[in-house]
Amino acid sequence: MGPLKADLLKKELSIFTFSDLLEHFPNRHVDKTSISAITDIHAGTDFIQTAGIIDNIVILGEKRSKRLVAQLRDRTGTIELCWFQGIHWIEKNIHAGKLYLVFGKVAFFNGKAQITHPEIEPWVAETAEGKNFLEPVYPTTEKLKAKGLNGKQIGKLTMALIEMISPKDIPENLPNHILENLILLSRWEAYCFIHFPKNQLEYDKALYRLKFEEFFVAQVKLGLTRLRRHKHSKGAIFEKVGEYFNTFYTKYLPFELTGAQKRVLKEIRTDTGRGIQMNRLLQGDVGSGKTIVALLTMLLAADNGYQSCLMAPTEILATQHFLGLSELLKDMPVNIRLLTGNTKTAARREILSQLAEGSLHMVTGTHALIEDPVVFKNLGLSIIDEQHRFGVAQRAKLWAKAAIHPHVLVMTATPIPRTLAMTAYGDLDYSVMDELPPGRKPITTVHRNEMYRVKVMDFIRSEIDHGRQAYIIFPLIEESEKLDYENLMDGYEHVKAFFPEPKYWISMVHGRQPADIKETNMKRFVKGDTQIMVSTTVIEVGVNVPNASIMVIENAEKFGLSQLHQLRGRVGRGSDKSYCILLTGTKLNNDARERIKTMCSTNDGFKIAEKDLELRGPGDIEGTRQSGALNFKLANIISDKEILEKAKKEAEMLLSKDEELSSAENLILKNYLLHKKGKTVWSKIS
Ligand SMILES: Nc1ncnc2c1ncn2[C@@H]1O[C@H](COP(=O)(O)OP(=O)(O)OP(=O)(O)O)[C@@H](O)[C@H]1O
Repeated sequence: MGPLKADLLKKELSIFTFSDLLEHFPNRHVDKTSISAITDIHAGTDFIQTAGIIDNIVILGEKRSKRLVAQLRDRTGTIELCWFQGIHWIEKNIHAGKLYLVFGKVAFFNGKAQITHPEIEPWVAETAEGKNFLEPVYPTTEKLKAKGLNGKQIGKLTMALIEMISPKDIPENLPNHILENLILLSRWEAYCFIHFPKNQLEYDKALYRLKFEEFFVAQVKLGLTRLRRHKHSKGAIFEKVGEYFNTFYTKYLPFELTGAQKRVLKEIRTDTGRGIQMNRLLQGDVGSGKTIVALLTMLLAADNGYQSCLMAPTEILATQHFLGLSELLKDMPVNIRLLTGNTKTAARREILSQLAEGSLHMVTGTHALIEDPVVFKNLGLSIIDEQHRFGVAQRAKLWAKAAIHPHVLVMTATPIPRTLAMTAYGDLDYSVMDELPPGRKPITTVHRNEMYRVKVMDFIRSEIDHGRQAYIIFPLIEESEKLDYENLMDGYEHVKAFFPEPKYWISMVHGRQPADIKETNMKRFVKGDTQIMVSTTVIEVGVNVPNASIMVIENAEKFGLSQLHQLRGRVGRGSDKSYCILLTGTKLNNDARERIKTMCSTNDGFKIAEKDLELRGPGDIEGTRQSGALNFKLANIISDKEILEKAKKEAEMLLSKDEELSSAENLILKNYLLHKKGKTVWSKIS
């Protein structure tokens, strides 16, 4: 290939090396032996490959609706082909009366079938017979096509490359027993057949092998990271359950723990008792009772002479945690304080000195906790509420505050889909709390459009008149803060008109308010002085007002699923029957409709998390974008769930038997990790 074309390949497709070319996988394959008859096209037909004679090539319309239309005719019928772009090229290159092979997506207009922008090529008899493999179709770009590097040319290059190399150029990296047990193709075969399979089965096998390899290698790397931590990160040993824990547990714990809470505590006890730093992700559904698990772990730390801290992402939440924990601990000899950006100088000085001399057992707070002047005497445990908002760097900063790494317990606000937990967070151990405390009544969720607003307000009124409280939430779309604000103010005026003072009182909380105003408004609602809370999503996480039994979410179509679930979790926390009303416009797109439908059909955060992942795709889930853990070329954590499960199981089995990868059979994998991607992991381990 000449330098010009080579340059284009680099620029357009990032193909720099032979291996880049080998990993430029085809989108699909053309099986020239399977051609559908035009008459077989029916209302449910999706993609089709067909062949026939082109006829009636005409250009219709003006400007943006300008298009080239042609008829494709076979022995059974006719279908319309249509192009809006590249009209001149098509006009020059297709000829009436000639035979063509066509592939594309079928759409129906006024009951007539049509293929827009089909792939089209002359149908030459030899192509069908001369080759003994399915023809690959490669992704390419318009620029490359214009320079003669269409998908076919890329196929020719790839073919030339595969003919040039031999199995030793693509050595195996999976241990033999895995290849045998799972009946996988060898690596070399997989690369050949993913490009040029003889039939669909061969292609499927190649694809499976390569997807498995991607997941497996990633799982081994995550497993090694976990093992490395277990081996090398010493943690405080919480060996005894003492006075603090026992007194609280027997005298002051206000309820019986749920089975899930007990199980998680046991996992935490095992983790913290063996001298290795704990790094655990605690996933619990909204309202599953994570706070008490956090408190019991902090008491365990205190029993063993260690300090602990609980960090929350916002001032409101940190304060709420502080108030909640202080209330629970009010009859215990435990010293707990709150440290945030707003803590007054004198109090701050006192807290800092108590932390340094060790007389403060527990501290809750915000980012202020990881500011430089904060020095702990012996921090043994950090609990982080809501991992999305604290980056890895911030966590590391907290570790630096102790001679040995403090145990870290990260609590998520909503569940993470299982496959995501296995990949993006796979280096953490994780616990799941999938059980709600007894006596919770499921929240009834309904969807209403704007036309029902008055009825919705009447309903709120009747609930308030029975002593309950209500949230009315407005969306916050970052791009247009001003519009959001106006929207919220409009909404507030509306609500006020329905609920006039002095019979009713309304709190309003939004991001533009100074912290103290926000807090006062919040407190009035928590105390029950106001019956309605009009707010943007600042109340999203963790707010606990058990008497609030109604939540109205305005413009619910603008929220993501996990956010809706998190918001809804603010009600249903007391003993009253609770309601969540999703108000939307009258026109909804398919995704929004699906989200609303999901919310109305289930209260299960784990199911909602799966649906969220399915609708948004892994790349869009908050906090995972930069993690790199999801950069798979072929595999997809949603559609290839089963392969992922299998790869994880195999990786765990392998590491449990040979964590140094030193057996003769595993050396090929070790070498692969060393010389390819896993270098950092290995160089630190051995
Ligand atoms: N085992 C239990 N039995 C009864 N009530 C419980 C139990 N555990 C927790 N609770 C109560 O359930 C409510 C929710 O608990 P908590 O605030 O810890 O939930 P959470 O998991 O942090 O949820 P969120 O993320 O929604 O705030 C609290 O009022 C708490 O007192």
